[in-house]
Amino acid sequence: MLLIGLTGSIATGKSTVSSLLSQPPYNLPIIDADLIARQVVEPGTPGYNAIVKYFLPTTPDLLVPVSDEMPENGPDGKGRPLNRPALGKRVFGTSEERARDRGVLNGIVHPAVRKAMFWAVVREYLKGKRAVVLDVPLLFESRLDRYVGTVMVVGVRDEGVQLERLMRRDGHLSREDAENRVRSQGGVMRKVERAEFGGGVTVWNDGDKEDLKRELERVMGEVERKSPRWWGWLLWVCPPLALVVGGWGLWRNCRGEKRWEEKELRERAKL
Ligand SMILES: CC(C)(COP(=O)(O)OP(=O)(O)OC[C@H]1O[C@@H](n2cnc3c(N)ncnc32)[C@H](O)[C@@H]1O)[C@@H](O)C(=O)NCCC(=O)NCCS
Ligand SMILES: Nc1ncnc2c1ncn2[C@@H]1O[C@H](COP(=O)(O)OP(=O)(O)OP(=O)(O)O)[C@@H](O)[C@H]1O
Repeated sequence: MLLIGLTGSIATGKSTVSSLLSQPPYNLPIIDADLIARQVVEPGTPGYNAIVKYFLPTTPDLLVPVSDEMPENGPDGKGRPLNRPALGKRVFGTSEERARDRGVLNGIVHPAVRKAMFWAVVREYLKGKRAVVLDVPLLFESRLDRYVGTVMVVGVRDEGVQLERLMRRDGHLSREDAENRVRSQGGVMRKVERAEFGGGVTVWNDGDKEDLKRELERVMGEVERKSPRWWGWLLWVCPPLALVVGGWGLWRNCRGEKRWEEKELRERAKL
């Protein structure tokens, strides 16, 4: 089974691309890391408890406020849901404190997300799917790129287009909030470079939605050429071969990651 790791930066168009990939002619199953990241912090989960323990003492508005519809202990007595914009204000940004808190939040959420994604992939494999899309905004940061067969980055060349789309979609964000969120994720061009360094592909999304459909057709043609259908079926009917190929892919990706880190060090040394 081919694992396609779909990533990009905030509001570059990952959800739009994953929605296209879930429809004909592709019909691919999508495993959405953002959705799973919400499920693993629902009231009553270990993730929720850890976040409340660390952030509540310094973030009074961490939970959705009590109201007629929201009782003190939440709708099902497990606690009130997280006030996500308030938590976002604590962790998005470039200051040292925000970066540290983001690290704490990631340390709570990412391991739980990885575990849930692993089981979701196993379920799709057992259903006989030839390929699956892992929609992971922080694919490189959470090091999930090691486990995928192809990285697919949705890129926008003009950061202004990205900011505009973000503010149009999330009306509650001020320009400053939007800029903080874009900067927290690093530039998308770096992700493009990194993906292509490891043999991945880029879907450019600077134009309108029709341009995006055509661009996706081109990129999926490239992916199919590298990993034809018959190869996917062969791996499905022969699980030991799938394990060997998976292990080899993991080794190759880890080697690629090391070479990328060395390249980054060399570039920094030149500055
Ligand atoms: C901070 C939180 C509560 C803000 O929630 P909110 O609903 O306001 O925003 P949302 O989740 O839609 O994220 C908005 C954008 O920021 C990106 N983002 C989310 N978390 C992070 C992070 N830790 N670092 C950088 N960017 C992030 C998202 O990918 C998305 O593009 C939430 O983003 C969160 O719990 N983040 C930590 C978990 C995580 O890393 N999720 C990403 C998938 S694994
Ligand atoms: N080619 C396009 N033309 C016009 N609008 C677009 C295009 N691509 C995406 N958008 C719009 O831009 C916004 C952001 O796109 P989308 O939600 O797909 O991005 P994302 O990368 O998944 O964002 P996030 O990381 O925040 O989840 C959406 O409102 C979407 O409809």
